[in-house]
Amino acid sequence: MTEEFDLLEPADDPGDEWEELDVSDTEADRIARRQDREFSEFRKRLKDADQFKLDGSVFDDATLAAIYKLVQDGYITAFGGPVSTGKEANVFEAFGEDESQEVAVKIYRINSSNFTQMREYLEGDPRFEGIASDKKATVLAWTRKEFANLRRAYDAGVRVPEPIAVQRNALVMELVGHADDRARRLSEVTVENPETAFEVVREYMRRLYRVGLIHGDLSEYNLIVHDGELVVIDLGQAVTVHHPNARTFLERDCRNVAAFFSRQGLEVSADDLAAAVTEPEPEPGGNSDEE
Ligand SMILES: Nc1ncnc2c1ncn2[C@@H]1O[C@H](COP(=O)(O)OP(=O)(O)OP(=O)(O)O)[C@@H](O)[C@H]1O
Repeated sequence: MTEEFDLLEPADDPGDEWEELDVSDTEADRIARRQDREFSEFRKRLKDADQFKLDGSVFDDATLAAIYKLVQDGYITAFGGPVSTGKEANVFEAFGEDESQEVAVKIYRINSSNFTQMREYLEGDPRFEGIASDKKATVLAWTRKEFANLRRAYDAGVRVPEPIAVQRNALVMELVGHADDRARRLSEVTVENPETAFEVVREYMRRLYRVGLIHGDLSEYNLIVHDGELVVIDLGQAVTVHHPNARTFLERDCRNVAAFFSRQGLEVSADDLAAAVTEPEPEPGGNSDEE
């Protein structure tokens, strides 16, 4: 598999050099020129790489600079092929710190066609108040939002790809599955045990809700399956429960999930699911029926 990956050689981090050197203007200029040159070589290599020829618009210079920074910081050491070209983003597989760590790099396109929709989810989210309304600011906030949502979900015990790093419109996270053994969407597999799968999804929704999050686009298309495990993905649009449309998003998620599992033969309803998700957690030490 290694040969499928283009190894990247980041420039040495000049951090120590800055401290050791008597940084006269001339020396600083020299380092800056070297960095410019290295970045320009890196940019050329990425632009020439076959896997990035899919959609030239992804790799504007600022995006390349973001990838360059992720490489310099050691989060990406080699790029593999594309995993998906979605509506808003391209996902690539890559090596993380070393070849034993496979990561997914999700790169949002600044010229996203869903820009207006992104605004609807961002406006009303207290974490992103005051974000400028231009496309670039919106997409960058969206990328940070997905990272923050993944982190919050991960910490709450929901099985999501572990978030690793974010830089501008590029997000690095755990790759679920392997380059040669891709994880499949729930919609693409035969569900062996729908009862258990439904209970797992309901528990994930409940855990998300307890930490104040609603996925907002949950369905069999944003649940992937690998090694018998269900993993929730695509948390960019997830909103906090304070969002003015939080209830509408929750109800839609419940309708999608209930509809999918009804087609698998279960008797489940969106209303019951919403009630289970929003049910308050029992008070610690509170009375239970057995007592
Ligand atoms: N961490 C990951 N590990 C493995 N595969 C992933 C990961 N993240 C995304 N994918 C794959 O990439 C696809 C697209 O990812 P995602 O849904 O996050 O992006 P998107 O641009 O919103 O896509 P879409 O427009 O299809 O909704 C997923 O269906 C999945 O197959």
